Amino acid sequence: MADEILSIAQMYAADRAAMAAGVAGTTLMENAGRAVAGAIQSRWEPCPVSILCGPGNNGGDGFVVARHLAEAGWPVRLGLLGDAAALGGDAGWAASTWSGPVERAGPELLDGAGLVVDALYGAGLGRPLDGASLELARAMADRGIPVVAVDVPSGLNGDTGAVMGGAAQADLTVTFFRKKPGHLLLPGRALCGTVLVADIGIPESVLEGLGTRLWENTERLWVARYPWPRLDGHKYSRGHALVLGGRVMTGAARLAARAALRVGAGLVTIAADPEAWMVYSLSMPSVIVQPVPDGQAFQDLLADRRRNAVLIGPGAGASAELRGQVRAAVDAGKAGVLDADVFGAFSEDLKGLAAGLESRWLLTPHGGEFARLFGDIPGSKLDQARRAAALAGTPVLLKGADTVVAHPDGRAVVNSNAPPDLATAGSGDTLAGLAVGLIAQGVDAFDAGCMAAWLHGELGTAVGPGLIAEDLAEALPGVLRRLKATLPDQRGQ
Ligand SMILES: NC(=O)C1=CN([C@@H]2O[C@H](COP(=O)(O)OP(=O)(O)OC[C@H]3O[C@@H](n4cnc5c(N)ncnc54)[C@H](OP(=O)(O)O)[C@@H]3O)[C@@H](O)[C@H]2O)[C@@H](O)CC1
Ligand SMILES: Nc1ncnc2c1ncn2[C@@H]1O[C@H](COP(=O)(O)OP(=O)(O)O)[C@@H](O)[C@H]1O
Ligand SMILES: [K+]
Repeated sequence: MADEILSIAQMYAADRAAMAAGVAGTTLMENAGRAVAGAIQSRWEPCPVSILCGPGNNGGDGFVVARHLAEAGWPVRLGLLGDAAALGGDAGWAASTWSGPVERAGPELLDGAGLVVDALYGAGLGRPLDGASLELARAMADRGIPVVAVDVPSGLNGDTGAVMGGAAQADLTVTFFRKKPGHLLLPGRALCGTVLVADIGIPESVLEGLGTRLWENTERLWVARYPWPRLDGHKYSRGHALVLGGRVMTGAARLAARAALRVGAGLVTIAADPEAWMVYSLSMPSVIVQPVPDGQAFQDLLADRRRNAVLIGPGAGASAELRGQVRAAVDAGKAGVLDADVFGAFSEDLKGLAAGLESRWLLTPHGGEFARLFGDIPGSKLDQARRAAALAGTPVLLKGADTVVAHPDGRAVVNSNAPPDLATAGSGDTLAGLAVGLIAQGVDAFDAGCMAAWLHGELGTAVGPGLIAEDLAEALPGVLRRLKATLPDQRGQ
């Protein structure tokens, strides 16, 4: 599986392990530079190319790119930040293999270029760009010339996706062995353009020693555990999701309930405020609607063991009553999803929410809701989601274009397939419904978060521009059919 994401420390460890296994550093650098040159040749017609090289190994890669493109007949200009004589190690070797002129790297090197290769700094940048580096990043950003970034657009922090001082917008980024968090977390992902991962000769076996706990969220991670309907199954064996429906914002629970049914829950019940009972009843024939006039009525619904997964939050209204309903569901030993108004109801009372969640519940906040519950956790989005999951004692799905799902045990995924069309009212309610529908079918909360985020992204892409939340659940049959077609053997399903 090539979906592991490596921290910068892990990437350096992979380099060292490869060298310890007998792969020379110069071989890795040669392979890296050749891969970048190959990617350029397969995407652009020969044109004048300016290669900006930094003082470290990223610059070393730039020298290799220059040699390969020049050998292929491309007009190449190479500019170096600093002194060629100061280049050491593998970068010194790479520079020695370049027989063309070495100019000073300044904005004037971009004059007349049809393409720029950004080989200033790699993903492990230790401090913000300033001086000549920053001037070059700005020149690349301003000129409108296509940029190919080696490893990352220089200035991007590979661990966090943050911009340090400045960074150019790349059209293509070629990185090595595995992606780094900064290729997937915003704003990094947007600055990378298309990301290619090149094999540079690091043996796959080094992964074992790295202790990887982070993956890009692809279906490969969990499709073997996807709860397809079974020939010997029936509606009760497919789980029964209970969705708490609010009094005023009835659309949220209706969208969630529909998504839960579409994703395969055998039954879905909406626990409805009596004043809104009619709205719920008339809108969805396949959903059971039970009026819930008081706390006892909700407890009675929870008492049925077959109602195994509960969704609380969408359209519920943040109130003391809602806090009681959450506690009742958690204390009843259910699994499920806590979303939306739950985070307001428990704002700054994480302890009150976290008791007893025990990795059975998925929390699905957007950034604002996250801050309401968890306050100001420092670090990247990935750090924040991981810390929050540890504090809550249960998986947290932190939403956005770069949704992160984190488990208290340190596992995490970054989702990368969600189009911006999903940024519309009710889209998050649908996500919560997908997750609770999967949990009803026996999927654990972390897997359900990963599956739901991925399905949500595919649904967004399937519907495309013009999407409204109502469309999402309706697109599920097509997306699930395509997912199922990837399975090797469907007999007995
Ligand atoms: N075998 C391998 O290792 C392989 C590595 N590969 C390639 O190596 C790249 C990583 O190389 P790297 O570790 O040398 O880092 P890189 O970013 O090139 O430069 C660090 C230098 O820059 C300097 N510097 C830093 N920040 C600065 C700033 N803001 N402003 C100014 N200066 C700054 C810093 O100075 P210092 O902070 O030490 O003073 C140091 O001298 C990786 O991205 C990939 O492309 C591939 O070939 C595959 C095999
Ligand atoms: N720019 C974006 N690109 C991709 N997905 C996005 C973007 N903005 C928001 N989303 C997704 O849309 C959904 C919005 O959820 P949320 O804010 O809870 O909306 P609502 O409460 O109206 O349902 C989340 O799944 C989020 O990840
Ligand atoms: K770079």
